[in-house]
Amino acid sequence: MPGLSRSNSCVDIDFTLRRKFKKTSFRPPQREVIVAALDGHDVFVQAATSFGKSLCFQLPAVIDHGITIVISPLLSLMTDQVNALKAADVDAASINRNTSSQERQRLLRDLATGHPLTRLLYVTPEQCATDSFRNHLRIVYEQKELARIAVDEAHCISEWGHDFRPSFKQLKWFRENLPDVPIICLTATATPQVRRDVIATLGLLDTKLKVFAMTTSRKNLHYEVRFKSDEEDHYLDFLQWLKGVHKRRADNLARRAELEAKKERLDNVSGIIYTLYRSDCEALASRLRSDGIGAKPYHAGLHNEEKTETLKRWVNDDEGYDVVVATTAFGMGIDKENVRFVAHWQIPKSFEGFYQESGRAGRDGNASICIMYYSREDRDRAYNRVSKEKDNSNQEARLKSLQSLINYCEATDTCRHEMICGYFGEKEAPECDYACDWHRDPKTLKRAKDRGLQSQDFVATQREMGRFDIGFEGCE
Ligand SMILES: Nc1ncnc2c1ncn2[C@@H]1O[C@H](COP(=O)(O)OP(=O)(O)OP(=O)(O)O)[C@@H](O)[C@H]1O
Repeated sequence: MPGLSRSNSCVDIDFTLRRKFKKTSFRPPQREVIVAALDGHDVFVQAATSFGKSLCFQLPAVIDHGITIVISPLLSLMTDQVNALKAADVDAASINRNTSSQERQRLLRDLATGHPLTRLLYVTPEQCATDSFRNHLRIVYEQKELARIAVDEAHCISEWGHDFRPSFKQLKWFRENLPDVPIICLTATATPQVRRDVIATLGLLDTKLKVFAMTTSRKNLHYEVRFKSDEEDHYLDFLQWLKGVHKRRADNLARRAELEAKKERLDNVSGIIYTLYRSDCEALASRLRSDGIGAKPYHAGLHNEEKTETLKRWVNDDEGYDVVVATTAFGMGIDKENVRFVAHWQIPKSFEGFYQESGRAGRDGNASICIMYYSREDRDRAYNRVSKEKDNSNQEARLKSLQSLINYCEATDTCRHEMICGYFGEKEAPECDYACDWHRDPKTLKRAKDRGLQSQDFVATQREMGRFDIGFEGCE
């Protein structure tokens, strides 16, 4: 089957960027990625959270002839991207469990013509695995109108990834059955092992593949670990910190005038607190409210209307909605620019989850802070949770990831940015302009750890988890 004939459309890139996406310039190396995709290469993109990965497949889809199928695991992400594209007058749509049967039929009829009008079709990997959908794609393929397959959150393909989804593995069908359709995959969180696995599973060949592996470092994020124990209430530490931020904004006259000119409230310090427990969401939000902080809970057990309202008002910076206390599902696909802090109330289950959740801070490029509250009791609870999870298909990988995060929390001798980049396989230490607790003051950090952690059994647990102890050199 001959491949899609490609237009030499690179000249349109800048025009499309301005016209459709309302951006003035590319972030390096978005242009190179887009040109490689338009040239028909397979492309693997690894870039930091908020880098702008979506543009790398959306812009070629707008320029190129034919349809781009986007495979995404996250419904909220799909909906947001489709809505934004529609607003820019791009014919985008999605098929997922929320799609009405009428809309689904309309989209399938569009595919069945072999010459679809839809330019980007977002689908779940489960949808891609159905015979009916595959048959529709074959029709489009035979008409040489299948421009490209884009796999977002591509780490889900690998059993070594933190979010492995078996249905993602079935995406190998594309190369096996539609061999000359280019594939672009994108992720923020692939270790070298995951990257190799994704490339092998999808059947991407060296001869046709361009890999763009950018740094995972987010220079504007300040990372710090705060130590705690079950015997102490770290709420007060957090409250004091947040009130301190409010006060500094109020005391700095220039800043105050600037905020007032923009009609911004002094206490609108937008943030997310992540907790593993639904009950914490409610209790903590209510406690913060009683201390004058506009905080709201967000978790899967709340009614949809309440969640939608909270999200909408938080995004709008409405009074009373400055801080969202949420379980980890919150934030997927949310592109709020001015999130000034992300706090983890306990150690999360994986290194990648921590990186991704922290990455929701500072998407506007301004300085923001990522605080992790860490105790050895929480560490043991996290270890128990992961080791007892029913789905143990990639348990070794998950334990390795958790161990790396524990090492990150326990370390008092290395830059936090360096540890994060090291985990994702970067050889060079990134620049850190006093943007972590270790660079700020290593002695204070060490003292805080000695004082803050109660349980002394770390050595024992280290031994127990010894076979997963991989330091920060990645999962090699
Ligand atoms: N060239 C550009 N100039 C200005 N803004 C850009 C550019 N490219 C992307 N953006 C903006 O950057 C933000 C993040 O983009 P996007 O959601 O694609 O990030 P991402 O890499 O998928 O991040 P994450 O992994 O955190 O979801 C969006 O608001 C997007 O509009």
